[in-house]
Amino acid sequence: MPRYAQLVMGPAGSGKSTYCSTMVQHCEALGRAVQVVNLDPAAELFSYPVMADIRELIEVDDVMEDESLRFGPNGGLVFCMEYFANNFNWLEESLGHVEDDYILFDCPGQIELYTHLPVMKQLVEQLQQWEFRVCGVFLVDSQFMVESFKFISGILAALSAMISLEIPQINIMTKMDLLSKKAKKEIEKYLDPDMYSMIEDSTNILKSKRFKKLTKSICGLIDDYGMVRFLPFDRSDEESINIVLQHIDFTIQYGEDLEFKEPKEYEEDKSALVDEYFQDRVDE
Ligand SMILES: Nc1nc2c(ncn2[C@@H]2O[C@H](COP(=O)(O)OP(=O)(O)OP(=O)(O)O)[C@@H](O)[C@H]2O)c(=O)[nH]1
Ligand SMILES: [Mg+2]
Repeated sequence: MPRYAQLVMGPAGSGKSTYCSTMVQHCEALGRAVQVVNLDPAAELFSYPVMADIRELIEVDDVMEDESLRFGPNGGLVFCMEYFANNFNWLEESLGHVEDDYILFDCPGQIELYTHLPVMKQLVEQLQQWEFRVCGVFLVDSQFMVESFKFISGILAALSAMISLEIPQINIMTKMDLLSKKAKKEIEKYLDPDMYSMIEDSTNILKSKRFKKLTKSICGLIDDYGMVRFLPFDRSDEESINIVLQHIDFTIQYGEDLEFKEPKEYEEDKSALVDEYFQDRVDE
């Protein structure tokens, strides 16, 4: 029997821990048991019950205070994560061997973990060996995404995690509840972006020809992948939480009796749900 995991990633402050607690509450209401593992060795408080906490293994403060190591906060975190990668048996013991379990991993926000450091990839491979089907959930704060420049850098961060981890990934725009009606309308075009119109938007601001050319190439690259879409996540809206959960469940084929659906049909279905979400917001 498979086990299911969401690897909740994203830049610092993008809403990972809030996403985890919102998802746990949502699943509880649906009668589904979902548990959370904190993998942030610098975390101070979180509002969900943890089934395992990396700080039981190692804490950033201890590493920083160690006279022989003398790390700052970021170097300290990297040290902790490498230590974690060498001690996956701690995680194995904490998780136990429960069939069919569904676990959210609340990851740290340092972006280097998803670009060039091997630890997250090692974690994914280890989880797969323990029969987990793993879905990457990459969060980006919608507050930073209302301009095409910021959007392009957010997309590159998501893409880089997608490429380095080689697992299916759902990208999410968080904190939608903080956007004004106008900004919500504005952000709609970023959810399923047409990179070619984005090129126009962003290159108009640029004076240097070389940067224009570079931006065009980057947008072309993103478009070639054709895989970067975002789902809106509004923690105050059950429907939006449900749409995100359904996407992830489908990705990891959660549930034994899940009927197989053609991916294309599914995509159309889900786009309709997202459109409905925005329609409801406009109607309000
Ligand atoms: N209004 C609103 N605030 C949010 C939402 N998600 C997160 N926040 C706020 O944003 C701040 C950061 O949220 P966290 O969930 O701690 O973000 P994080 O990604 O876990 O942060 P790090 O672990 O430090 O990288 C907190 O003050 C949250 O209350 C949301 O959907 N809506
Ligand atoms: Mg957090």
